[in-house]
Amino acid sequence: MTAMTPAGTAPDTISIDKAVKIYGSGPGQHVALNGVDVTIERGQFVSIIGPSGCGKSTLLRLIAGLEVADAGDVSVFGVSPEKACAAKMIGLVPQTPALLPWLTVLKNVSLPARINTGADRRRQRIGGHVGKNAPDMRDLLTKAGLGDALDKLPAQLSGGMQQRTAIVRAFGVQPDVLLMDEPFSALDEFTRESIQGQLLDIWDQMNTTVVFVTHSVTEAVRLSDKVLVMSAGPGRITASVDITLDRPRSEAMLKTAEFHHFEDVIRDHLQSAWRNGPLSSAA
Ligand SMILES: Nc1ncnc2c1ncn2[C@@H]1O[C@H](COP(=O)(O)OP(=O)(O)OP(=O)(O)O)[C@@H](O)[C@H]1O
Repeated sequence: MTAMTPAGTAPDTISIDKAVKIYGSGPGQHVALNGVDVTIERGQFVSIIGPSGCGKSTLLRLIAGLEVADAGDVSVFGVSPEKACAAKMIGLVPQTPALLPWLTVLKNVSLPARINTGADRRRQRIGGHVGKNAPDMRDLLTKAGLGDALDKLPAQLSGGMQQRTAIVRAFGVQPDVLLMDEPFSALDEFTRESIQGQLLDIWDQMNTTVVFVTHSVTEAVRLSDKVLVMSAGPGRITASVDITLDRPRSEAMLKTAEFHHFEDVIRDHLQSAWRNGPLSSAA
């Protein structure tokens, strides 16, 4: 059932309330998340950063409905992750692009919308979903710097171009929330910076809520409205930092004192997260 606010409308947030996730059982059990509270407003770009193994992907998987919390509640715009997933409200961009090798770039990005024709109808039945006209995939590909590659096959593209194609494909089905798990980790720094700009252009146009996992402080600051810092042992949120830098955020902004200030704030939180985590005593 769709949870309703007192005003009778579906909540316009992704909310995680006191979530606990435990892997395994008995002596070998591992508490991956303990008491995690998160609220993400519709349309926000939120990044999650933290030491390896602190539970970033687990948190993403809870929102995606790929894992079920052992305690606490997870709600995606008023419905359970399972229901949101069935209604195609959730999109996922993995670390590797997974394009269909026999289809051109344009056909790869157009395919999901063609095979999910019922998705929008299902989403309309869930209160709060904002239906929009289907985006022009050629336009989105051009925004992603792929205007000259529409008819190329994935094997003819660089790794960065393949990942941009995967991002356009994910935005193209207009999910209510797009979950991105370190999508740029395999790319060199300059490619990464240019793709960040293109991702922001598309996000700006599509207004999709994005939850983005990264190990890069610079990337988190540049992209996000809010950065959640996690600590391990057990995984928990130790800081939430609002990034109040103006948008659009160009590459030139990365060199400004204001930008460095936010990087320093996140780094300080990460250092405390590391000091308070399980690995600190082993160091
Ligand atoms: N299916 C699973 N079974 C058992 N343990 C798991 C499983 N998935 C994750 N874990 C453990 O839960 C903890 C959190 O894992 P998770 O992948 O969420 O961390 P992460 O912060 O995303 O790590 P990284 O930054 O290295 O990708 C880790 O200790 C991991 O070993």
